[in-house]
Amino acid sequence: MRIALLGYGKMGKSIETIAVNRHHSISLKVSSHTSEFDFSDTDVAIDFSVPTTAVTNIKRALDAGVPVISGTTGWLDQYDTMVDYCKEQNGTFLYASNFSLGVNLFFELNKKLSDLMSGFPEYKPEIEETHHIQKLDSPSGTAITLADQIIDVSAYNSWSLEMGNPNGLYINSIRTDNVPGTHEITYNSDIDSISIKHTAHSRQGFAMGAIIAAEWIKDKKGVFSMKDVLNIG
Ligand SMILES: NC(=O)c1ccc[n+]([C@@H]2O[C@H](COP(=O)([O-])OP(=O)(O)OC[C@H]3O[C@@H](n4cnc5c(N)ncnc54)[C@H](O)[C@@H]3O)[C@@H](O)[C@H]2O)c1
Ligand SMILES: O=C(O)C1=N[C@H](C(=O)O)CCC1
Repeated sequence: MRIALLGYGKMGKSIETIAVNRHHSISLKVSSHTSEFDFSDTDVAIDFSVPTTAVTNIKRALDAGVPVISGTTGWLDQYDTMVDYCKEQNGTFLYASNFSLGVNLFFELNKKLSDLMSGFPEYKPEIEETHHIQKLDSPSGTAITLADQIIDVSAYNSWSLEMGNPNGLYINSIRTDNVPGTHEITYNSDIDSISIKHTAHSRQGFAMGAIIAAEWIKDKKGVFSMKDVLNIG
């Protein structure tokens, strides 16, 4: 498979290493300095860039008739527009806030736990996410997915970065050192606490998940998620 890397930073480079090990080739590497986009030798585009450019990257791939995977976070206010654009183009698009198998299993665990806890309002949920200091967006895309799952079955109608907002599920967003990505959900009552936690040890799981998604999506048409790829949930 010939892969265009839209964004060639920490994730683009991790994806390249795994892709080459799996006998794929890299047809295009796009960074902030790239002005020419030639998709003619590309089977799938993988976008891990920056929030301000994700939409342009996705559109460019769809315009060229190339299936596109996006892992860039921080642009999701335009997700529905991209879904409509993909359908208009009869294209192929998959976004995931987190591509790792572990986090996608963790999403399923979060859904089950939040369903269970919705019957016990004495327990108040909160989310803590910790990432490296270069990260541009806050909270993380993964934390937003986790929050949306809890909001779906609770009295909260939004998430909030401020503690003590009565309608907002609190997300504590921490930036420190080189942490690849840690997410913890805790339900606190006056009597006790219940927590679930996912810790990424490196970026390998994100990069491997993106390649697996690219291999899976290559010859398909439509809008997909990691649940389709992993056949879970
Ligand atoms: N979904 C997931 O599983 C997952 C995992 C890790 C990171 N991410 C997200 O992926 C994104 C990238 O993460 P990273 O750690 O590789 O960041 P990074 O800062 O290391 O790399 C970003 C890259 O984007 C490039 N870029 C900047 N402007 C561009 C433009 N106009 N067009 C194309 N490329 C441009 C930069 O040159 C850089 O190479 C972030 O949004 C991050 O939150 C998602
Ligand atoms: O390093 C990052 O940036 C990450 N971003 C994703 C997010 O925002 O959830 C996934 C984890 C790593």
